[in-house]
Amino acid sequence: MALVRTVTDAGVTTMTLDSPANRNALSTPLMRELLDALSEAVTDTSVRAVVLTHTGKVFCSGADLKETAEARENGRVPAEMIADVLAALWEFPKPVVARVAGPARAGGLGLIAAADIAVCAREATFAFSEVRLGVIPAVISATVLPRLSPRAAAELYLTGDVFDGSRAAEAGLVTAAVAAGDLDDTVRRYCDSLVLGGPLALAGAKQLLRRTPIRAELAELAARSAGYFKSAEGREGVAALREKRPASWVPAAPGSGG
Ligand SMILES: CC(C)(COP(=O)([O-])OP(=O)([O-])OC[C@H]1O[C@@H](n2cnc3c(N)ncnc32)[C@H](O)[C@@H]1OP(=O)([O-])[O-])[C@@H](O)C(=O)NCCC(=O)NCCSC(=O)C[C@@](C)(O)CC(=O)[O-]
Repeated sequence: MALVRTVTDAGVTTMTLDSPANRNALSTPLMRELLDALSEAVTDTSVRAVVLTHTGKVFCSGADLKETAEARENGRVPAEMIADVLAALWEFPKPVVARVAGPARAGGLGLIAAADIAVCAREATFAFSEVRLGVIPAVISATVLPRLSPRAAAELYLTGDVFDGSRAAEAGLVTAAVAAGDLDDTVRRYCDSLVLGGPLALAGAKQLLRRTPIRAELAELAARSAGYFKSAEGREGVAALREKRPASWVPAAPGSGG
């Protein structure tokens, strides 16, 4: 069964994350399907814009923590593939609109920030939960930081606190936070406008907006992220979340994580 469903209508391809059992976690199969869908949409000239959305209540719960725990034993972590997904979205030559009806955490916020326009329900909740897991918002920072002020980034990255759609809009993480009943109409209105633009001009305008290349930076950040996932702190944080208990941190010298 597909984990990413795609439907194209009137020039707009809707890519729907459809893995509600793990709250649309960024598993390897889901990311592979998303990367395939994006590369097909690049070459399909009938596609003028993409909407990235979700089934179920949750937009995306970030890195697949079950897979992370298993993969780590084999010396792998998912950060590299998350970096590929973020780069593919960031460099995508057509407008991308994120439609966010429910929560996003950590890596899920990276997807939202990588979209050109993001509309969320006011009640949707968000968190950069990485530090609570003993890891860092490394790969996602490449797409998130250009959207945030240094003050907002410090507050949200370091506290790991949950915040709502209105705060996400105020911080610049989403374009608009609207009543849940207005979400679809708002997304449709953006898409109606986006398909009026010339395709080459839209691609050119996106290049101006994304002038700084991020692939090399992402490779370095993926290595940094992997270090924290493999550290004692990262192991304890992920285990604690999965076992639904508070993490028990063992004090270590700063810098020994990555
Ligand atoms: C999203 C809510 C709020 C929904 O909250 P909820 O709807 O109440 O769901 P839940 O918490 O009851 O979870 C439902 C099921 O989804 C699973 N689940 C849930 N999340 C994940 C996940 N990520 N990976 C794998 N499985 C997940 C969870 O384990 C459970 O499975 P069950 O026990 O029924 O078998 C809640 O589930 C939650 O807080 N999840 C954890 C989110 C989180 O802390 N994510 C951090 C990921 S780390 C990351 O993304 C790192 C990265 C990429 O940023 C690093 C970098 O940038 O370098």
